[in-house]
Amino acid sequence: MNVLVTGGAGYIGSHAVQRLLADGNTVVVMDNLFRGHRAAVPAEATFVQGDLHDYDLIVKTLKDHAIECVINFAAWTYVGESVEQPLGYYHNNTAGVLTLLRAMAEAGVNKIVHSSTAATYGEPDEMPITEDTPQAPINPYGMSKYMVEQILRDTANANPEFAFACPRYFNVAGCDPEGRIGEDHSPETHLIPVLLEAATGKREKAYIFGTDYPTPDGTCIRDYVHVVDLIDAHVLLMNALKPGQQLFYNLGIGNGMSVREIVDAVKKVTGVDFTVEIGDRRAGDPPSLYADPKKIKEELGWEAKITDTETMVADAYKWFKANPEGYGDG
Ligand SMILES: O=c1ccn([C@@H]2O[C@H](COP(=O)(O)OP(=O)(O)O[C@H]3O[C@H](CO)[C@@H](O)[C@H](O)[C@H]3O)[C@@H](O)[C@H]2O)c(=O)[nH]1
Repeated sequence: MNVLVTGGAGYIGSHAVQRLLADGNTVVVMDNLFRGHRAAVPAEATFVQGDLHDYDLIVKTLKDHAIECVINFAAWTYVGESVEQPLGYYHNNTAGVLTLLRAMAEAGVNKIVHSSTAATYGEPDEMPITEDTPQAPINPYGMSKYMVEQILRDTANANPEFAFACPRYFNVAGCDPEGRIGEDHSPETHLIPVLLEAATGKREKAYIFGTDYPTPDGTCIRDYVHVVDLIDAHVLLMNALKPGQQLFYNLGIGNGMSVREIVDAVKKVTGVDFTVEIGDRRAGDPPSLYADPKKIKEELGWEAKITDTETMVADAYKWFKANPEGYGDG
């Protein structure tokens, strides 16, 4: 298939590009390189530098490459930042996708897999989270993604040829097991890479944000899903989508790990007993979030193959060790 991957130079997008190429698809990557990462785009993919606000460039790219499906990963993704800069989040994550969808309509492209998030659920009362759990985002990041889900529904309702899938991610972790591409955010705030920075001396110590949560060990619980499994689900969704379909699926392993358990896994995998201090709770962190991933298993046969946290950490560590400065400016 001819696929346009928007945000294809980022952590998750670059793993999708790698897999799509390995499967024999023709891949065009569009990315604004806001966070660098040009080196994450393989030579076999066509690269177009640009962003979701450039309507003319998207229409031209879709037409020039006879694109059949778009997979969109382009987004701003820091919950805390979204509270401080809501307009940036609505501009990029909502208005940007609106422009992408208008360009798709102009070019006659009717298929999209769009990254959504567990943050659209807010702080549900009951775990695990099913796709029917009411969505009530508690921050602009979650709301910016929730709004796109609604725009996609309305677009599909108006055009029977249009089809979309919204995978709702839980905590994406790990990297390419062969260590060719990795996870590099700037600034880094995600738990596993932060702990790897502490283990490799890139930061002096790490903090656990709160040990007084109503969980068995007092630290927050999240559902960590390996990026390779996550991308496997995207490929399934892309290939399964039929005109008129509107698909929503949770992507998680269905099990929660506490922050302390992740700290232990990183210490074990790296063999380094780095310093971890107890810090205050981070604003906006729900105590516990994990998925019920039954729906996608029953309907499409997907389930996470890698459920062991140490494997996720070991895969992340491989690239991290070989690339201590991340992608740098490249
Ligand atoms: O230095 C750190 C960093 C994180 N944490 C904790 O670790 C857990 C995981 O945090 P993080 O890796 O930042 O992920 P989340 O905040 O859970 O957010 C992820 O998962 C959300 C959906 O669940 C997505 O919306 C976000 O984009 C994605 O980053 C949380 O309890 C944090 O409080 C620490 O204790 N210390």
